[in-house]
Amino acid sequence: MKEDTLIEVQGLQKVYSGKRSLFTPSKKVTAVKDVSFSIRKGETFGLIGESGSGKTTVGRMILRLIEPTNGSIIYNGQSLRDLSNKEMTSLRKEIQIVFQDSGSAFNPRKTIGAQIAHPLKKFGENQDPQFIHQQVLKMLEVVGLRADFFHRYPHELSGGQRQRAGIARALILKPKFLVLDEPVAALDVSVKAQIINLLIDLQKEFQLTYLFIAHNLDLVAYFCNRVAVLSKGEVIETSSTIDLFNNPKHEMTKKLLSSILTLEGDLGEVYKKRSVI
Ligand SMILES: Nc1ncnc2c1ncn2[C@@H]1O[C@H](COP(=O)(O)OP(=O)(O)OP(=O)(O)O)[C@@H](O)[C@H]1O
Repeated sequence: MKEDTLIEVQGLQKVYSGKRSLFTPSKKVTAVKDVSFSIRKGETFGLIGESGSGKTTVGRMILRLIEPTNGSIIYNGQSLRDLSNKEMTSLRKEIQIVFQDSGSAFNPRKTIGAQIAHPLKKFGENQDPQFIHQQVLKMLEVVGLRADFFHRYPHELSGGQRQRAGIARALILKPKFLVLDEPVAALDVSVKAQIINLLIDLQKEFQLTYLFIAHNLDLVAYFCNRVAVLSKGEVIETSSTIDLFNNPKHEMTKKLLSSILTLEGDLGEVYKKRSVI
């Protein structure tokens, strides 16, 4: 493993077995066949592919929310699959996730403040209530939400505000690595740009490394340093963003690239600022 690598995934595979619901017959699904990539410290690595290509499964295996069937995940020199539950719990502070829909990831009956505080209460060393309260207020400010959002409930927030709160919750334990699972897919175009710009600022401020999962390339050009394209559970192309845009090798990549031509409004402005294409 190179010194500047934070995470290396090798030969990752996931076969789901059994029923997903009462009404579907039991059958094995190979969601991830063979996925390998490595992510350098401080970069944003894009994992792109059509719906059902296995992106979310890969992201969740890295967090060990889903157990891989095969393969290895090396984080900072440690094999995550060989860690005990206790060791994994302490590492979990360093690896966090932001979901596509923070709305459903929040408990509708608890305030935003209480939910941002939750990881600190569960994993934090300092359990002083005053300290935790201060940390939450600081985090709200960092993500651009006023202090009075502490007492609000999830349904009182807009989609963009909820996503900011989801980012605050993911950052409260001061992680090093964030899995961003389609974090802006459900947002309006102008709000997408705001959240992506926030993530870029936070990456600089907190020296974060990102795995950015998306089903198309519309933000990759602006946001990612390197990209892996996933199709049917396999990586079909990995390259720097510049090479991917200038010299796509795979038909699927070309197809995904054509989607960015439809960009308009604020996101179009975001692209004009970009220097690589
Ligand atoms: N718990 C499960 N049991 C059985 N099959 C599953 C399960 N979760 C996902 N799958 C299947 O595995 C494949 C990959 O799913 P996954 O959600 O990882 O893809 P994805 O690329 O993230 O898709 P999307 O962009 O739609 O979220 C799909 O065929 C999906 O139906």
